[in-house]
Amino acid sequence: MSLAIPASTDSVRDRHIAEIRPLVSPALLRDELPLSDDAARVVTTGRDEVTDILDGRDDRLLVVVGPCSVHDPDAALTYARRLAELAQSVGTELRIVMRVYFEKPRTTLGWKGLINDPELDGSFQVNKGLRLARKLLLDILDLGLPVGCEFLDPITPQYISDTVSWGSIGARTAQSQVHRQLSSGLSMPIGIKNGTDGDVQVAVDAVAAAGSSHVFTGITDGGLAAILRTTGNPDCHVVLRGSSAGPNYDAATIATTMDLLRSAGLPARAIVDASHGNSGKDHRRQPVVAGELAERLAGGEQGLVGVMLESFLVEGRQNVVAGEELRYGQSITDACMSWESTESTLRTLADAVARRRGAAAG
Ligand SMILES: O=C[C@H](O)[C@H](O)COP(=O)(O)O
Ligand SMILES: C=C(OP(=O)(O)O)C(=O)O
Repeated sequence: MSLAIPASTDSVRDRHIAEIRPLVSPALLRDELPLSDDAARVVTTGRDEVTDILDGRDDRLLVVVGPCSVHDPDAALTYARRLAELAQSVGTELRIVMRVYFEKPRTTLGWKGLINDPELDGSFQVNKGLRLARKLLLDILDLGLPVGCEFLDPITPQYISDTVSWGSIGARTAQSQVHRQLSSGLSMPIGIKNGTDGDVQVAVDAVAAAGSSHVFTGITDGGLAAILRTTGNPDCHVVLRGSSAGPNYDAATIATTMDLLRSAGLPARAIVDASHGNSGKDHRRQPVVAGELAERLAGGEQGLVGVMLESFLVEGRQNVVAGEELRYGQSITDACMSWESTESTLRTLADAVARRRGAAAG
């Protein structure tokens, strides 16, 4: 029997609402899938370490790496096991955070991620999506690996944000007041992307706005609408992701970004996303971009505190075709680097940090 409540037949309200279904409450989901003390330590240590890197107290490089999106939790966990092992071996130079993205902002239309449509078939089983997402996050934390998520829907964070050490606001929402307000209340550092047209000032403005207190509407643990007042998030930062016009990871753009941040009275630091506009969405370009960044890092370039990579078990991407089996470990959104290429790229970045350290020690 369906619990779905038929939409109002009222001729004034809900004219475009076809269906309203019950949503599990954040408290209920957390009760079913609680964060253990050990997992909470991974989350908070991860947040503290990322903040220390952003503020220059830790000279490692932050690397946010993982699939463009999670569509198969089993494949994501297989990837996480490999990454957790590698993260340990390069842990002196890199703070690796796994990219575990469940929400996809689309340019027009398309699959919007595991939470929205976990069966990938337009059945939109959101409660199931939330459960799968939270369970996967807990499984990854059990490996000792901190995670990073993009926050897109303003209600979703209540269900998963206690598991997240680094958050992102994407290029399509960096200018949105709703997402700036949300960032101001989130408990972890938030990377905010430049606009899809390449506008970096939008991200700088977002970092400034998210650093302040806001009052807005949201939901409580019990799932009731409420008025929230935030304190402002001091750990927001810019992510340079290039644009449809081309890359923006060159030294001149990083220096200009630092000037924009300083003029706004904000800390001068940024992460470079080696994918998206910086790779022209060609996954084979990501190691090249990361290699160039590594050389500049080793040479002591200032301001660059982190790198993002889109990577999965198998390189490239595939389309979802009804009735056909998907290739295990390959992206169904943007093309990703292979595991092998990821491993060598992370070692290159780790080597650059070691060389920078050696040069600084004289
Ligand atoms: O990172 C993923 C995509 O670049 C982003 O969600 C936009 O995708 P689309 O342009 O294919 O909709
Ligand atoms: C959607 C993403 O990126 P952007 O917002 O830069 O397009 C992403 O990182 O998944």
